[in-house]
Amino acid sequence: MYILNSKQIAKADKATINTNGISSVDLMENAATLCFQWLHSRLQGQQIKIHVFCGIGNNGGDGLVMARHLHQHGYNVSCYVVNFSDKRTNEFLTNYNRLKEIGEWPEVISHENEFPEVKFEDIVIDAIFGNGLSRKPAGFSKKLIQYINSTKVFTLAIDIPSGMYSDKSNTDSSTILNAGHTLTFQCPKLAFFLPENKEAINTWEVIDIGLDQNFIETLKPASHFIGKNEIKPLYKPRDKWSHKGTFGHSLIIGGSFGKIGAVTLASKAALKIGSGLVTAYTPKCGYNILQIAIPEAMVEVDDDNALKYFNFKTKPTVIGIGPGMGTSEKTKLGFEKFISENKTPLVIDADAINLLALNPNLATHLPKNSILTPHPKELERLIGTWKNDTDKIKRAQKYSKENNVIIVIKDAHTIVVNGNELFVNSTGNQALATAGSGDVLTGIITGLIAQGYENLIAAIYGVYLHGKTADIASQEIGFEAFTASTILDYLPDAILDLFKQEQQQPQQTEEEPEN
Ligand SMILES: NC(=O)C1=CN([C@@H]2O[C@H](COP(=O)(O)OP(=O)(O)OC[C@H]3O[C@@H](n4cnc5c(N)ncnc54)[C@H](O)[C@@H]3O)[C@@H](O)[C@H]2O)[C@@H](O)CC1
Ligand SMILES: [K+]
Repeated sequence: MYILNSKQIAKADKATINTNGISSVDLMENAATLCFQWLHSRLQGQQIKIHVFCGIGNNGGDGLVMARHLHQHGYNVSCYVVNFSDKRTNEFLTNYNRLKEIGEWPEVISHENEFPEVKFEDIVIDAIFGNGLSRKPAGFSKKLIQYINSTKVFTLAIDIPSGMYSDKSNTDSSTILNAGHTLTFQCPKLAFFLPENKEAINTWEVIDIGLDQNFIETLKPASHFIGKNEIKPLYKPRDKWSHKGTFGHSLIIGGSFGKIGAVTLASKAALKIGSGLVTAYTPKCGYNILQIAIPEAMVEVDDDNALKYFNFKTKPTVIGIGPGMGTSEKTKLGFEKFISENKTPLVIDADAINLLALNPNLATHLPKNSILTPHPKELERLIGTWKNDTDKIKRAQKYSKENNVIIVIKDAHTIVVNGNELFVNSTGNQALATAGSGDVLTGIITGLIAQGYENLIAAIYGVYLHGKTADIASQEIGFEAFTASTILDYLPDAILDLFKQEQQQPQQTEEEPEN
């Protein structure tokens, strides 16, 4: 699914109105009616107090439509116009009049003295600012947002929590409404995936308002939200006549005294995702550990307790490098020599990223489309300190373009960056916040490339499967008991899940009246 930016959404709105013969008011009516139905199906007429706060633009227009439907269905509703400007959009005015026609006059709020009392047990519908936000809320609209937040009331945000930009940072979180749930139109917004918005965005879902898909395609959106529909077609079926050589040879380089586990996990992951052969290359101290821990893997060794020579004999299809490797001086020198001579595709993680960050020229030697998998601290070493989360993404895009590499920004919502393109992952949860889960990801991506998945696809697909193991496992074992090894245990479920049919909701049938 595409993630459109605010300009693309505005263009798609216009194009849909121009080419599909639907008026702007009708598009609003459809969109806001779907939001009303969402709430109505949950409340089933319950007399909970509902406050609908409407801005003066089209997001406010959505609020007015919802208020009308809520009134007409007998709900206990108060509707307010947050009067931060005297301007009104036509669609707002049309729906203002429609509300008046059914005898309901919204209250106009122009000052903080006019805020209504909102109680914790009420519901707030947030239709103050939407995609048209042009500057961060100030004055009494900022105070209103802060007041609503202070009540901790359940808030249903329409399109986007007010004060949040779709695709750029508002780092003053005190000017963003904290939404309990967001019904967003057409596509998720990039802002939903930025850690800086964690207070404001909770759960969300997309309401399909039927914008012109053909037109959206012409915009060639660069950002994508990656779910099962996107992943399933990437799967490569295995040929009956294939043999282990068909599925490539992964070499996992890493480890140091006390950190052989990292290489063990990455090597196991490469095997478990289907790499035909796996060799681990570690310091001598890792030899017995690896041979005992993974009978399926081959092992080559370097110096005693830390890597120095990087002179393996194996001729791998792909190399995953970095887990547990350390950054000692001898490892650093050996690594630099290795990188400047290596031509084999690379997946670069952990200390290999740290060493790369110490010597920026080294990145120019990386094979095209090498994959870097930094966690936030490693990323900061690589691209410098960012001002905010959109600056972080821009810096990562710049690094990716300058060095022709793919960056996997690991976080609650992992984002794969390929030049300007962004692929936001949909799977994973807090169970993955555990030692070694990154090592397993390195092994998975490496093992996918070994089997012939293109680098970018391996990164997107690997991140998805890695996260999916946590989604499946946490249903069965919760978050705490999930360890990096659990990712390996659940990889088969994550793969098989791609081919499971979604359960159809049973159709509700009206009961026949008794004769
Ligand atoms: N036909 C359409 O175009 C549709 C639009 N829809 C709704 O329309 C919204 C976008 O509407 P608009 O473009 O009118 O904009 P908004 O309603 O998001 O913005 C409100 C207005 O406030 C002004 N403004 C922005 N930031 C401000 C600030 N910090 N302080 C004071 N004023 C500020 C802007 O100039 C804008 O006119 C979407 O988010 C969605 O909710 C939906 O109804 C679907 C159909
Ligand atoms: K809103």
